[in-house]
Amino acid sequence: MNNVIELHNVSKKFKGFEIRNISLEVKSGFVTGFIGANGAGKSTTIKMIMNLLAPDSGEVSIFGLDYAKNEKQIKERIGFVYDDNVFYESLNLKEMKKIVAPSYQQWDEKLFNNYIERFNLPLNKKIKTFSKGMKMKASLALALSHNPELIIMDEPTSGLDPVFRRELLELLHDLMIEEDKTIFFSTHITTDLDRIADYIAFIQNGRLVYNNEFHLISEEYAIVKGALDLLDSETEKEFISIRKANTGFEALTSNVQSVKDMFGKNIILEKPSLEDIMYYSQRGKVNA
Ligand SMILES: Nc1ncnc2c1ncn2[C@@H]1O[C@H](COP(=O)(O)OP(=O)(O)OP(=O)(O)O)[C@@H](O)[C@H]1O
Repeated sequence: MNNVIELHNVSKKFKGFEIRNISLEVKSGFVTGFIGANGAGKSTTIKMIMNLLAPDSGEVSIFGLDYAKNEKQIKERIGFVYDDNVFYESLNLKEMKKIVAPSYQQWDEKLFNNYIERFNLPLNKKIKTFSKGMKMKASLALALSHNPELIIMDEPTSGLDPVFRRELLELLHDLMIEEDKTIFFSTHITTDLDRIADYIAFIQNGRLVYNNEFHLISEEYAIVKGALDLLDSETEKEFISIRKANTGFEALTSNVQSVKDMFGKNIILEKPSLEDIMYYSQRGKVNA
């Protein structure tokens, strides 16, 4: 299976924050959701993938190519959507398109017009009058109209209402079905991922803690519930973090088999949601 994005031992240090030695592979033809708490390093990683920020060390390769020699060729094949405002707000969409289109050999005017129609966007109204949802649709129309193989989005659903979020996820789903695309997008709305993600990459405090198939998460992690008297300094080592209440404890583990062997029928095991995994991992970090 080909990887479209490969990061190898990538590090980047800011004052008070560090991306530490991330190695990440994004599989061709699938949707990978990139999750992590606020400030975990998602945007920083995406900027390095887009060559908007240079790593201090490590290698970034896209389609097996490096940016030093192939920047134009790589960017031609990527559609990039991000949350920050990318428009000249005093222009309308028609004028904005005239700026963007010539950058791409593969620009497809018909496809652009299809998106404009599908999203019901006005071509002659100034972009500064657009709502947040309209701006996101406009970004998508501009990013997808050169037929990119790889679509990278930094928090495309943030701040969007549930109806448009669903619409956006459906569009991405359609793109995956109709064409052979790869999508990599960051979000902290984990329920978005239930709909379309095949793989999950999870970053915490600048480290990649998980990058694997979505459905395998429930085999690798479990929520454990049991009585407080099962816990002591030894057994607690099995857990990423533990929530204790008078009625018992609830905890996340990534040592599922060992917990089963240790506690047998004295505990209840449940499948964690992505939100559970993020919550307990973040809590573990805070308590550590
Ligand atoms: N150019 C920069 N200079 C200094 N620090 C930075 C810079 N860019 C990002 N950071 C810091 O790096 C950390 C990670 O930020 P980043 O934007 O990558 O997180 P994120 O996971 O995308 O968060 P969010 O979900 O809130 O958007 C933060 O502490 C941020 O303040």
